[in-house]
Amino acid sequence: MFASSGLRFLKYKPLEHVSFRPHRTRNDNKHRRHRQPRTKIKIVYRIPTPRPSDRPPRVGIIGGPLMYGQPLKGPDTAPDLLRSSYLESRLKKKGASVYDYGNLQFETVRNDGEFVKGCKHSRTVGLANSQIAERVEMVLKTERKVLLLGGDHSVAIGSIAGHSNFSKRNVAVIWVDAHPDINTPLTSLSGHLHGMPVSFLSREMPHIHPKLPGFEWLNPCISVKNLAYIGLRSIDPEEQDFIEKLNICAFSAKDVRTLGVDFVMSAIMSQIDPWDRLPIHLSFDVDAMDPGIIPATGTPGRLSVMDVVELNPKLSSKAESNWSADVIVEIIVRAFCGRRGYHFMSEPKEEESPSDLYTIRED
Ligand SMILES: NC(=[NH2+])NCCC[C@H](N)C(=O)O
Repeated sequence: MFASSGLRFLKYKPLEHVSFRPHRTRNDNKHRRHRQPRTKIKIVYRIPTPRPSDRPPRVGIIGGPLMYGQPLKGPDTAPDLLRSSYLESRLKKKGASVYDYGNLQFETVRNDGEFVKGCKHSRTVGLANSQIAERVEMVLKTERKVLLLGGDHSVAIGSIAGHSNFSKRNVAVIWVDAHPDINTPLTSLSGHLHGMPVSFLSREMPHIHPKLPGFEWLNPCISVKNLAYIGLRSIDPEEQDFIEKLNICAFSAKDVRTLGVDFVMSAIMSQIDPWDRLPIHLSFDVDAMDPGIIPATGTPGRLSVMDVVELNPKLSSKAESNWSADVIVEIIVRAFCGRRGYHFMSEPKEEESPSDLYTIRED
């Protein structure tokens, strides 16, 4: 039995002994002139593409000084305060290529202060967010990551909408905030839109959501399956219901302190993006800030948009707000250039334009 199968095997020559040269006869030379010219084989050397985490990030900064999603004056001055804390040069020092697109100019719609279907300033906030969505999408098209400087947290509506318009697939959202911001216009007690962005954006919620004037352009574009909260401290009762019914992944500030940010981040990522495939949107409300909760240190390299919102320099002394801005800039730098993302390579050249340097997509 062995002998017969061995014989059968021997009929086939091992591949390295097979010659691929066509069998020639002497007569072949006679027809030489009519033979096809030999095709030249080009040798292409494959340059290894660096892994996302090895490339210097290209970051586009957008200022979104919107304050009508909440009742106080001040968040509109935050983008410039953050810039004055050497945001750009600190990112560049870590090797990032940075281009600042400046602040968006928002229009204040007249007679928009009254409650309309449970919301205040819905036309102004809706219009501003449509501008933000367009700008975020435009910057992502230039193959840059986006850093959106708010503004109050309602800017996340435009930012996430622009991000998912660009990526044309699900986006994983990490919402770092003391509040879940999942009220609908019907459940919100304050009527302020900065407490509602998640319900505007989630595909699971439109049936409990009235269409608001100013938001006609918006389609729900994320799934709560790809959403996680970190740092929750203050949740309205109806919001608690939504989180439980929709089974949203949520870690409180206390959880992060006891479990550690690394554990929390890996639990979140395996829940909201188990195949490590989705682009990541980090929406960072500074009211979650606590030395124990620096999510930026655990953000994977696929981070493609980060919002930084709700910094209000008018609520504290100049020294205090400068200190806060300094800490926030550090968090931003770690998020884009931190240990899970890109590591220091070399200082980029001074010249910076939207189409410069690298053309490789980073996700
Ligand atoms: N991003 C924030 N700071 N949100 C605060 C929201 C507070 C409250 N839950 C509300 O809906 O009005």
